[in-house]
Amino acid sequence: MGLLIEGKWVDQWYDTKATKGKFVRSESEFRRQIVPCTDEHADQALFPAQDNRYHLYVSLACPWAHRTLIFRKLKQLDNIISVSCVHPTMAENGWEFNNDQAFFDDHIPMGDPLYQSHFAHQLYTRAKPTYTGRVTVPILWDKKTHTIVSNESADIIRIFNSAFNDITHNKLDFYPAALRSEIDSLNERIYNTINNGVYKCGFATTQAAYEEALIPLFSTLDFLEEKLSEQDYLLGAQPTEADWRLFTTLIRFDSVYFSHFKCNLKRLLDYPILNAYLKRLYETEGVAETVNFRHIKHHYYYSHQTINPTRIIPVGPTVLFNE
Ligand SMILES: N[C@@H](CCC(=O)N[C@@H](CS)C(=O)NCC(=O)O)C(=O)O
Repeated sequence: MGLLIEGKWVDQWYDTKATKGKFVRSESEFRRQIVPCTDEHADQALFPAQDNRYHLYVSLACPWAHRTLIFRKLKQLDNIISVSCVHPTMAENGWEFNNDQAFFDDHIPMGDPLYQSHFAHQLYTRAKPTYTGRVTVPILWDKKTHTIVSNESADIIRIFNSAFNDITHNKLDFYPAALRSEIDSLNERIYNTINNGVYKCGFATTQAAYEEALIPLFSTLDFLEEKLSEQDYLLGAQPTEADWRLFTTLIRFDSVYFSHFKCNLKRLLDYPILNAYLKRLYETEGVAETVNFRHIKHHYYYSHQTINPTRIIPVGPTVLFNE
């Protein structure tokens, strides 16, 4: 685990000293957009939507990258945007590419097919030789100009939601204009207390910082249990972006966050409505194939040595959903 400083890799765990033990996530640096090919300015755009021009680097363990894989699937971008994944161990060199057959996935190849890089940080310095900051996935890469379009999953899923519609003719809209303000406000609460909330619990280095994150996490889960008793999805009868952003945290909850990040007031299995909701999302066509528990469990329990020094990976849980 480390970061780049002026383009040089430095091995260093998150520093929580200055923030009284609290984990504070840094902002993503590359936040460029892809312009639909029918846009009147597409000719001059730095990044126009084009078939086979972009590559998505993900970790199958990472909930932020997982969002982008789900959108790539639901928006039928499989043949338009190529994809590959890092090895689930994130150690002293950060995310690595290698061809470890033990972690073979049926759908997503491992490695860097574009430059045969060994480490994800080499992609960042290729894009910006003086880059300073964390080296995170997902990375949406432009194969033509050899640079990062975006390393922010929230932006990448919006790009996937609409920028390639004229190429795929898939018009499913997970961020419909009429629901945007409601989606944005739910996203904000869910991001702060659940998506990032589990990390604030797990990476806290003081009791107070951990408890400060744990309470709102479970209040939001209680609130969502109530909300979903009246409707199938967060915004009504159809899934939106807000559901898929929530899904990638919920699917990891009992296997990882409950024990590894100490988010253990309840299991997700103890919430019958959230559990049925999670199953509904998981069973949506194409979604189950984006979930790889081998990568997920290995990554967290093996990589975070400050939290789990023995690197033992729990075998359970054996039950994912209550029927
Ligand atoms: N804001 C980013 C966050 C991505 C992120 O933090 N990814 C984690 C993996 S789950 C990562 O790559 N961490 C490496 C690090 O922090 O050094 C997004 O949503 O795209």
